[in-house]
Amino acid sequence: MGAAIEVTGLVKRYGDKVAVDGVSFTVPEGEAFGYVGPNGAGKTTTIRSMLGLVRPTAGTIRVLGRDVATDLSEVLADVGHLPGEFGLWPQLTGIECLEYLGDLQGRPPVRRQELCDRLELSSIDLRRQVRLYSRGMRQKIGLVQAFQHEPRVLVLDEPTEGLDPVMKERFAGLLDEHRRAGGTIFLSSHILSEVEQTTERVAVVKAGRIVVTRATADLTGERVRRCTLVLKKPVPAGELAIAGVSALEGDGWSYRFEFRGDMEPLMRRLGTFAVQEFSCEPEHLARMFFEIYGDAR
Ligand SMILES: Nc1ncnc2c1ncn2[C@@H]1O[C@H](COP(=O)(O)OP(=O)(O)OP(=O)(O)O)[C@@H](O)[C@H]1O
Repeated sequence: MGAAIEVTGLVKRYGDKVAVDGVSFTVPEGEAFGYVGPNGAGKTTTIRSMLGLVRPTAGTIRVLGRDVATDLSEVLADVGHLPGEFGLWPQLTGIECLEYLGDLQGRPPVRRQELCDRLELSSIDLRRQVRLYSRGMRQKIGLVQAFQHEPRVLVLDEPTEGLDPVMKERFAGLLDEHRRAGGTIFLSSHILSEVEQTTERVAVVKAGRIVVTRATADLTGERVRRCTLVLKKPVPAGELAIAGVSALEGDGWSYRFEFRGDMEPLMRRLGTFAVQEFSCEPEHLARMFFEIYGDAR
C-alpha cells in the first residue's frame, strides 16, 4: 500500500513565531498514527496545513499522492476532518451545515442518514438552527460530516472533546469500522489513553519538531506500573529485588513498589510467596510520556 500522508520539511512561521519547524513524516495507508505533544507544540498547525487551512512557509504535504497545495479539492474528497472545537454557522440548520460541508468535500454523503440515525440526530434536530444546539449536538454534526462521504483518511484533532461517554463509544465504533475497511487515521490528542487504544505508531512533537516516532506498543512496554502486595506470611524486602522493581517500600507484610518491563519474572517470584492480595495499576501514559522525554515544554 502507498503512503496516505507524506509531510516533508514542513515549516510554518507566524511572523517571528515558528509554529512548525521542519516536520517530516509518512503515514502508510491503513495505519493509525498518533501525534502528541504539549500545548503549543505545533500539532494543530500541522493538521491545518494538511487540510489547506493554513499555507505552509515551506515544505510539501501529499495526501494519497496528491499535493495539498495544488490539488486541495481532490484531497478534501478523501479526508474526513474532526477538530475538537467544531465551529459551525449559527444561523444555519444542522442539515444545511452538513450539506455545505458535504459540498466542500465534493463527494456524495453516502453515509449521512445512517450516521444521523446512529448518533440520534433526528430530522427535527437537523431542521433546527445550530445556535440552538448543545455542544454535544454540534459535536455530533462534526462526527457526521467527518464520516459522511466515506473518506479514506481521517484527520482527528482532539476529537472526543465535548462528547459524552455514550457518544465516545459510538465514535470508537466508527473508528474501528474505518480501520477494518483499510482506512487511515491521523490522531492528535492529549488523551493519551485514546492515542494508546487507537494508534499503532506515535510521533511526539515538541516546539515545532518531531522528537521521536515509535510504535505505540513500545511506549506501552516502557510504562510504569504501580504495584501493591499484601502477604499472609512476611518476606524480606531482598526477595523483591527483581529486575524492573523500584521505589520499594514496605514492612515485610505489605509492599508498594513500581515496576517496569516484563511481568513474567515478577509473577514467578510472587508465586513462591503466600500472597493475600496483589494489585498492579498501569501509570497514566502521560507520566511515562514526561518520564521518557523530560519536561517537553
Ligand atoms: N494564527 C496564529 N498566529 C500566531 N501564532 C500562532 C497562530 N496559530 C498558532 N500559533 C502559535 O503557534 C504555536 C503552535 O500552535 P498550535 O496550535 O499548532 O499548537 P498545538 O500543538 O496544537 O497546541 P494545543 O495542544 O494547545 O492545541 C503556538 O505557539 C501558537 O501560539
